Amino acid sequence: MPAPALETERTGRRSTHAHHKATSWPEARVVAERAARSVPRQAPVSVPLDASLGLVLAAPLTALTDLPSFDTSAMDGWAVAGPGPWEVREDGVLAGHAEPEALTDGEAVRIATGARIPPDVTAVLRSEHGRIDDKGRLHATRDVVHAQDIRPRGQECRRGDRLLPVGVLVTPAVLGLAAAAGYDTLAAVPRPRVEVLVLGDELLTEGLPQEGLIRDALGPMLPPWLRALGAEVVAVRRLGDDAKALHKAISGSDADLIVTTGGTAAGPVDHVHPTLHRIGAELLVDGVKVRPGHPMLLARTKEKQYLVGLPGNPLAAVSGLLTLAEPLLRTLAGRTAPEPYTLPLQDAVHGHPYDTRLVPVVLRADRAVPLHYNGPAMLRGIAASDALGVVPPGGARAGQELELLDLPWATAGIDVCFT
Ligand SMILES: Nc1nc2c(c(=O)[nH]1)N[C@H]1C(S)=C(S)[C@@H](COP(=O)(O)OP(=O)(O)OC[C@H]3O[C@@H](n4cnc5c(N)ncnc54)[C@H](O)[C@@H]3O)O[C@H]1N2
Ligand code: MOO
Repeated sequence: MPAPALETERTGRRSTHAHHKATSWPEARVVAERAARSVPRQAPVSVPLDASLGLVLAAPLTALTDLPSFDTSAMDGWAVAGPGPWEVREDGVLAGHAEPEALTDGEAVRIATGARIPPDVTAVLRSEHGRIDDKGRLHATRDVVHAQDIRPRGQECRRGDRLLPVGVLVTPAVLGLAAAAGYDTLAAVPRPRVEVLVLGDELLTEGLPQEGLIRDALGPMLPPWLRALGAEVVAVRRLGDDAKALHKAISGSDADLIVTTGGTAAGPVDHVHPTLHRIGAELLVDGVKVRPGHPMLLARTKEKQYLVGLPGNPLAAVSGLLTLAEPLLRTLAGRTAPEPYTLPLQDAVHGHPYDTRLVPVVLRADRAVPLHYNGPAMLRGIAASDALGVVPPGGARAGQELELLDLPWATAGIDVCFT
């Protein structure tokens, strides 16, 4: 078939024979990560606590105060001085109130959990371990140990202690710790800015598929998923199958990463390759030995800008997202790679003779159960899954350890990763 080869040279469009250029699946992920590493790290930004969930610390979290910042009662009860029985003062000590007066030996004062310990207190006696006699004196119903139930100032940390290193992901727990340690803002690695270009004249944004038109599944799916991978999605634009519009959108974008959907193959309206050729982009990955999703690509469009071309078939797009966009975005966002892990496979999965397969699985009692409806155009399997199983060329037997790629909702819960 000489004609397609000539066509390739003239228009820059690939023929389907281009598969030999395809990168292996593990190598494609390495190339994407390396591409992101070659970009100088963005300057840290100062982000209010309530906007920093999911970001990565760009500076160590250093305690701005001792914690606790004063000696604190760990229990509701009485602060007591010296040995009992004790005369109980009229007033009490509550959390958040002014500095309490010192006690003298033989005195006790009612105290609440979290309240400041008055000077010269020996211990805190829990309310369930004290009894007031008919003269109003307090007796301990069990032995009182010196300093019991007092949290001393600085027990958790001293001002200046390093609580967390650079590179830690800001989780809800990190937010709580940062607030406790006196922070209003955090120094964080900014999210890489991503623009999504949805290609295809056949796409509807509402209603039922009709007259050869189908619903756009990727426009709703990609922005929250990209955000879970660490990105800020600055725009989602629907461009149809319009080569000029695609050229204008790519050459005018100032995003760190452009993600296109569809148009990666060699059909008559597949404009991604010719457009990249036209702007002189460098193709770092042009096809990956993975099913689904083998036409996915990664290009450097400008000095500090990349483009991930996701194939249009929806599960193929997910495959491209996890193969190319995940390592790229994770690295740009300063996140560390998840620890690789495996689980035994419940049932055998047939493989492609030469390519890796990514197959939706559910995790049940420490086994990976492969799901049906895993065709390239189907989302029914992945929508019910916890992870993608990495099936090596040739397939995997029942009981074989299968590498797994976690899906963000399965690991972190929907609110943590998508808000
Ligand atoms: N001659 C060949 N044809 C194709 C090959 C090949 O090797 N030789 N590869 C096939 C594979 S595999 C895939 S995957 C697709 C990739 O195609 P494109 O990236 O060019 O995507 P489109 O042609 O635009 O669309 C493919 C398919 O997906 C549907 N689609 C597109 N966008 C969306 C969306 N946002 N939401 C839902 N569905 C979408 C589109 O309607 C098509 O059905 O190429 C094969 N062809
Ligand atoms: O690889 Mo395509 O991505 O099979 O549908």
